[in-house]
Amino acid sequence: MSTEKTSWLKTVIEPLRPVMRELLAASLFINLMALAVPIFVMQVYDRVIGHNGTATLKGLVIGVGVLMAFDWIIRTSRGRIMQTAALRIDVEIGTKLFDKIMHLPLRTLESRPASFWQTLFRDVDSIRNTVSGSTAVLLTDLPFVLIFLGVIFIIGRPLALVFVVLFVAFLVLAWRSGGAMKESTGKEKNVQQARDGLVAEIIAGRATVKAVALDRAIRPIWEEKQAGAIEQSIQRGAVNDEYVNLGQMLTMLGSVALTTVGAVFIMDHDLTMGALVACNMLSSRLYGPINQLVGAWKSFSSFRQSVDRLGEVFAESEERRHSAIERERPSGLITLEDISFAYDQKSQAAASIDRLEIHPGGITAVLGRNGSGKTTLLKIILGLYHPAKGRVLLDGADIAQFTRAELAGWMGYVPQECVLFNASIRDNIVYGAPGASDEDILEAAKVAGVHQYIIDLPDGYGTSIGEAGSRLSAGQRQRIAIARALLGNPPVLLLDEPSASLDRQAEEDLRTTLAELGKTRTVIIVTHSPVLLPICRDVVVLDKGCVAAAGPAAETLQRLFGARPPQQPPAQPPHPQSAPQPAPHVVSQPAAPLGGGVRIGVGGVS
Ligand SMILES: Nc1ncnc2c1ncn2[C@@H]1O[C@H](COP(=O)(O)OP(=O)(O)OP(=O)(O)O)[C@@H](O)[C@H]1O
Repeated sequence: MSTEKTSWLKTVIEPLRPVMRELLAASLFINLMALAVPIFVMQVYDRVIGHNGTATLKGLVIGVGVLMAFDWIIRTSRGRIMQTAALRIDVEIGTKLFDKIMHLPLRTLESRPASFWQTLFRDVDSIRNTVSGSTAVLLTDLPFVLIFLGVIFIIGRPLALVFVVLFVAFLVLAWRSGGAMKESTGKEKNVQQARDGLVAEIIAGRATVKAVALDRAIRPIWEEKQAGAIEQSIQRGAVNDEYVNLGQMLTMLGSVALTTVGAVFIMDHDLTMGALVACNMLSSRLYGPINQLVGAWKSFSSFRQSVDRLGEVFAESEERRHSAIERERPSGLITLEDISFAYDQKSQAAASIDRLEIHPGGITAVLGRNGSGKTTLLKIILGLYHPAKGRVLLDGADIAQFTRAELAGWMGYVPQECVLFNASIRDNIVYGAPGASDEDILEAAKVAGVHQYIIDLPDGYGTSIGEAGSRLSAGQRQRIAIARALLGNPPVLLLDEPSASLDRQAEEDLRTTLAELGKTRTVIIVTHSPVLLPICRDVVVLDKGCVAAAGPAAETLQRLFGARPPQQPPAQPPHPQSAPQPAPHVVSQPAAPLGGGVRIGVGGVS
């Protein structure tokens, strides 16, 4: 476990030092109590039997009875202390993890499968269970085996050598099993994660799986992953069994060796019968914890892996949590300067833009073929993707200095796939601007054209929409997402294919709404809709992540289509190079205003 990955745990555990001291004190007492029974037995053998010591026996029974009552009380207290500590650790790590995930950049979240992020919360459970369960008791008991070793040296000195040899043998076994278990548990976890990832994907796409009867194709993949998980689990079990059996054999061997050597010493009158019986009892207290270590490596390994995995995530760089400067609500002037963004180092840039300026007070349409980078561009403007080079300015201020919450408040976003949560309609709308009044929610829903539908429902705005909004149609989900984006009256609105799931009437309503909003705000829409395009003041045409053309909608579309911009343009604008009159000269004008509100600089033209 590298220190970098574990240092976070130290900061969580540090405040629990006083609790740990209490825990160690309780463990010390419990382990001292454990000496009571062997010493009692030794006294009975050596002082009561054969000496008719009934009075001594009574005294011993009362003494050991009182100690056992104390032992019970301390054990119960230790259990409570551990539960409290575990609860604090659970709350602390759970909150830290949630906050961390919420502040990770979108690309970091996208770089790993959903199952990985779910595993992290199970890691918190694993840490809590280890810290509060039998493994922790074992760990706190471990240092006290030295007490037993010391007592054995006092009461059964002739047997000391046997104990030392057995002690070392148990330690070697525990150490070897630790290495073997770490490796097999790691492999098991990896294959389980791969299988869980597949299951998560199947469940997320269950409608498609059913409709296309994908089960036939998926079954062999699942079977392979499931078989891999079973095989690794069996292998891990076999390794575990091997060491546990070795431990048990060593325990029996120790007992035989101890009794044999003890018998020889008793016959030579170097050891009493009581001392041999007591040493035998103490041997189980001595080897017990070390032997248990062999079986407990699975939870140790899981614990270590969980700590490492969480450590890796906690070490990831995160988005800004506090704003560098306080600023007023912006007016909505967006400038992109010298932007270059690629999804990964090997792939080509998904966005490469020298300069683009979008002014408030008009709607800008973003056009381009599938995969030309429209959604990527919106996410860069929103600050969801951080470009490797260049910057995005909002009213002249680099958006990198603002927090996600501030940017979300200034820029409303309707994504291509509208994701809603398993909550009421009201909650789903208000997520866009926590603290919004009921009037604001009603207004946003009316503007988004979903109010009438909602009030017709038996529970109105309180209607629960099911997992990911599954009880709503795609169009209804889209309208609620639009209402969510409008709430809080953001100066910038970005909508990705906002009418893709809307019927004609709803689309026309949306056109009226956007036309109104666009008078005072910066509205950017990715659309090819013949209903929405005519209200756009400007267009930006993308090709392979670069701006192929930009300027006033009428002129630019005319150039691209070789005629007046159609009232109902085709769903996909032609590739600029294949258009009858390509417009590279427009984009090559050095940062000159192109009329309307869009300005564009040199470069970025394919
Ligand atoms: N998460 C991702 N990881 C890697 N590559 C991606 C990712 N998302 C998009 N891309 C790639 O980036 C390019 C631009 O994708 P983007 O989604 O921005 O295109 P688009 O113009 O919005 O497409 P569409 O019209 O189909 O919605 C595509 O080549 C795509 O393969």
